Amino acid sequence: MISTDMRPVIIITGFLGAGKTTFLNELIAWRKEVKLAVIENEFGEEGIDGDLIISADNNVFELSNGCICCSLSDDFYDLLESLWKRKSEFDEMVIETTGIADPASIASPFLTIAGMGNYYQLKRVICLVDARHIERQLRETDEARKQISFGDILLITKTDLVEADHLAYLENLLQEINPFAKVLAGNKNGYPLDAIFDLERSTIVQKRPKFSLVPQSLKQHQHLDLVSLSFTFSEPFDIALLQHRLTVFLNFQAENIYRVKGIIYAQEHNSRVILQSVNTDLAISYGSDWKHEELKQSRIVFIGKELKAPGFEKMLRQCLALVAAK
Ligand SMILES: Nc1nc2c(ncn2[C@@H]2O[C@H](COP(=O)(O)OP(=O)(O)OP(=O)(O)O)[C@@H](O)[C@H]2O)c(=O)[nH]1
Repeated sequence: MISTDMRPVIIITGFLGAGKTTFLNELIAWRKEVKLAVIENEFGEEGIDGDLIISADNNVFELSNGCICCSLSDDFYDLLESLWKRKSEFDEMVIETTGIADPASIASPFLTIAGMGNYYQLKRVICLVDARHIERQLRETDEARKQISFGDILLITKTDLVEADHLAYLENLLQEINPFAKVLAGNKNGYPLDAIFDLERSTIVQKRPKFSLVPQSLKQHQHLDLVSLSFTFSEPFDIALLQHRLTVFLNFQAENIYRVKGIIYAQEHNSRVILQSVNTDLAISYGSDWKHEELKQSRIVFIGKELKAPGFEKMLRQCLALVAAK
């Protein structure tokens, strides 16, 4: 059961200069009826971003002891714990990561620690995407790839600086790379905040993407060496086996796999099982029940570098309940 004291958490990520602080200030102004605790993750000794936050009263907490995702960091746990004691001072928490953070590491305590949902619940990871520079960032950095792979909402920013057709191209590209995310766009003169707050990660995962009617199909998208593999299966999975095999895969291919996310039709459960990688861990949660008349299908997406579909498909097939029982 979720405690009524639970505090929702939003993570804002995105590459260096993507517009995170600009967006955060807009968000704070827009949500002025809500008391926000803002955690600023600074890189380097002297944090400055905290000073750029204009209107969160004194509820800005800086973690400038290196990047939380690298040092992760007793400091972060300590901060979460001490903020919980002061929970009467805020309604929601917003964490702005550094531009080179791996958001999976920052999300990790919320997704992998049992019972954390009674205290803090991760509602959405918003990844800001610089309309002008994202293609270069994707070409040159693992960090930008990881951020886009982990975002629930990919918010293209600085749209005032690009042509409409380039924006449409980017929207399509991002959706292909991360088919589970919701892609939105805005700039400092206006962000789609209503749409953003209508979305929660649990519902985004369940609603998107559209299922293919072709069973056991594979949809593959490649951009440079960045590959997104989406598998659809109609037969139920042996979920314990799938969990085990995916964890092994994640550990052996940690360098290459940025993200695994799946809505699984599992033999053992009436509800959708939602799997997602958090670095090399696999977090499991349960979605809504399958309806009687509904077409039950699993959809699993792998995002990574130079991923080869046949190996993944073979591993997945071995975890189908009928195959595993033989
Ligand atoms: N034209 C334009 N400029 C923007 C927009 N959003 C942010 N900027 C500018 O982009 C620069 C970087 O914005 P920030 O909000 O500081 O970006 P950030 O992601 O917090 O940056 P780091 O913390 O250094 O990673 C600033 O000069 C902003 O004024 C936008 O929508 N349009």
